[in-house]
Amino acid sequence: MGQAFRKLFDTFFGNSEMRVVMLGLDAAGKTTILYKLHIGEVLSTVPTIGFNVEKVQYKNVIFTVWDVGGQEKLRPLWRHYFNNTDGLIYVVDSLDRERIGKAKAEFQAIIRDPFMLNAVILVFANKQDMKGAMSPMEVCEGLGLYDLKNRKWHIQGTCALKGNVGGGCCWDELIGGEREGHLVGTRIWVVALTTSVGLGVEKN
Ligand SMILES: Nc1nc2c(ncn2[C@@H]2O[C@H](COP(=O)(O)OP(=O)(O)OP(=O)(O)O)[C@@H](O)[C@H]2O)c(=O)[nH]1
Ligand SMILES: [Mg+2]
Repeated sequence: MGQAFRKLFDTFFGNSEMRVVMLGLDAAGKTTILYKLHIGEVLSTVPTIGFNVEKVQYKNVIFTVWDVGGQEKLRPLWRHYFNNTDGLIYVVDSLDRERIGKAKAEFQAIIRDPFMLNAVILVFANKQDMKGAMSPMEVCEGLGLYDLKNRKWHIQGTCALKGNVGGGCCWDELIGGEREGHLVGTRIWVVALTTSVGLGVEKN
């Protein structure tokens, strides 16, 4: 009941809150991105044991972003963060070609979890500043994004350290933008979580 009232209140004042979980293998750059999203600065990080959580506001949308440690022994804990999640940010170390298969397996397990079936998906192909990094398209293929049916996703090349971006592509390009209505939610994501903090630029 409280929750329902809150939603009504927020709708009335034009606010909305979104819960976002940020996952990815260890050292992908999640915590670096979280700090960049939250305070706009690069802070030095240590491997996350447990989680970090920050609120990031963009216009009238407040994102609560959970950044969960990605070490192998911590990954079984990820599923505890899935409930009530509106969006997934999946961060990939684009230099780590050896583990792209592992990154794919973990990614596919997350998005197939019953609690995550409605979550929109934003993938950051991070560390684009590194020579030899996979392009966002390669990461896209590596994760099996092209094969996803009925999911809203966007992939964006990023460099969390410098705050600039490479190319990106979006699920709607595959279906010719037919589902324009459904796209709006995804656009909000990309704009709010990338452009506003200088991490990325929405295409189009
Ligand atoms: N060159 C480069 N290094 C980056 C980038 N993003 C993050 N890093 C570095 O990658 C290392 C790991 O970054 P973290 O943000 O701690 O990684 P994480 O995904 O939070 O790792 P866990 O907490 O273990 O899951 C740090 O040394 C960062 O400075 C980037 O875009 N380019
Ligand atoms: Mg971390």
